[in-house]
Amino acid sequence: MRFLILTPVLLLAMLLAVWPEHALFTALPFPLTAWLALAFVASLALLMRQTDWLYWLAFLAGHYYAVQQGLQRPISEPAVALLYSYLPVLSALWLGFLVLLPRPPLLTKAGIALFVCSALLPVCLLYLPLPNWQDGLPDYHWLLQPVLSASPLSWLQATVLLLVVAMWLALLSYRNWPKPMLGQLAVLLCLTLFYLWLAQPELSGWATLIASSCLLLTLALQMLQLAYIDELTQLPQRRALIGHLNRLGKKSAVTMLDVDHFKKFNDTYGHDVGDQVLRLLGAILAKQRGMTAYRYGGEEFTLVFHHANPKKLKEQLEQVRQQVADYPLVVRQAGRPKDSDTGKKQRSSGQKSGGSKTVQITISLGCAIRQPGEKPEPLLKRADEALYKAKKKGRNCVVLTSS
Ligand SMILES: Nc1nc2c(ncn2[C@@H]2O[C@H](COP(=O)(O)OP(=O)(O)OP(=O)(O)O)[C@@H](O)[C@H]2O)c(=O)[nH]1
Repeated sequence: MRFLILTPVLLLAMLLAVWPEHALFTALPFPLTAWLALAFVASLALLMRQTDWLYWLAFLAGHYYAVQQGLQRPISEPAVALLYSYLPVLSALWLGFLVLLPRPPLLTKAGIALFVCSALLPVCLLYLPLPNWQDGLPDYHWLLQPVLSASPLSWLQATVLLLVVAMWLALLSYRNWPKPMLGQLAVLLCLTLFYLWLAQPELSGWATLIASSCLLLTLALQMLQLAYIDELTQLPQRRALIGHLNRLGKKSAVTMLDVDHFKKFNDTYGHDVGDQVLRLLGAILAKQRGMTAYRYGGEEFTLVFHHANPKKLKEQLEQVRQQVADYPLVVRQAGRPKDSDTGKKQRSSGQKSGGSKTVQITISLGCAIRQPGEKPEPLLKRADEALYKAKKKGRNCVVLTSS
């Protein structure tokens, strides 16, 4: 789902590669469309309190202005060629800087300074004495030569862009492909496409429009996540479950699942360790095939099945129960040194710290097979009653009911 964010850039890249003379490229009234897109996404980001995106939007706006003012003439003109040499490098470096450094909240002095810098940095290039700098760099002149004769992209630009994209991809995979970073990568990719196909009509407008659309998609996915995904377990939560139950087919079943003696567990090991257990249980449930797992609330989870075969249901649920019961949970015990110095001293003197201990948890499961025409509420209620029976039976078991 998260890779949806990159779809607009990929579509633009494909169109540029396969059909660069497509009428679409000249169909929109630029620059108005690009400015409207930037203003629209900025208003939404403000409305949704996702002000972090305004740094990227400010940079996109500054960049678009610089391109409109400085890159609309033939690249054979020295001033245009110089701007073309420095603007992509500056863009890649600034976007890399924005990703890597902790960004202050917008409405602080540092935040406002960062916002203004993001917007004005590309614009400043229009007024800097670039030809003087060029004269000062004779030894590195080859860096400004094109990599390919067909594209004006220079060695310097290609190296910086490649380094920043490589850093981005490494960071993305290290951090498990978070959505915001995919949106930020989309901005860089859009600008890269623009520099690669510089001669394409209206491409600066399209690149800005597509980059704004990618940020809009990221915002939408973030909002969807806030509304539907439980932060602790990363499973969809009750609101998503209700939506799913309203679309249930004739043959389906719902299971309520609850951690046994969880209050005692919390009291013994602490609420934080209890949270870790719920996170882990969420990960185990998310991996199960043939069912969709939800966090219902507290230590209760719901599993939804799209079949009504009692034998198969029992087998699947027993498997889940067994998997959880067999899972060794490593718990840090109280008495563990709080700082590493004390820990080192304890280890060197052979003293035993609190260390960790392996414990097991169990779950009880109550499953109800859907009756013809049964509404979600009574179905959930029956699953809850089955869960209650499982608890009464002694816990760590499955109770299945079809009526
Ligand atoms: N750590 C943690 N605990 C939670 C969370 N949500 C609910 N709980 C705890 O889960 C416990 C549920 O306790 P009970 O409903 O009495 O059930 P139980 O102790 O699991 O006993 P049985 O269900 O009868 O086996 C309470 O102590 C809640 O505080 C959570 O998000 N994190």
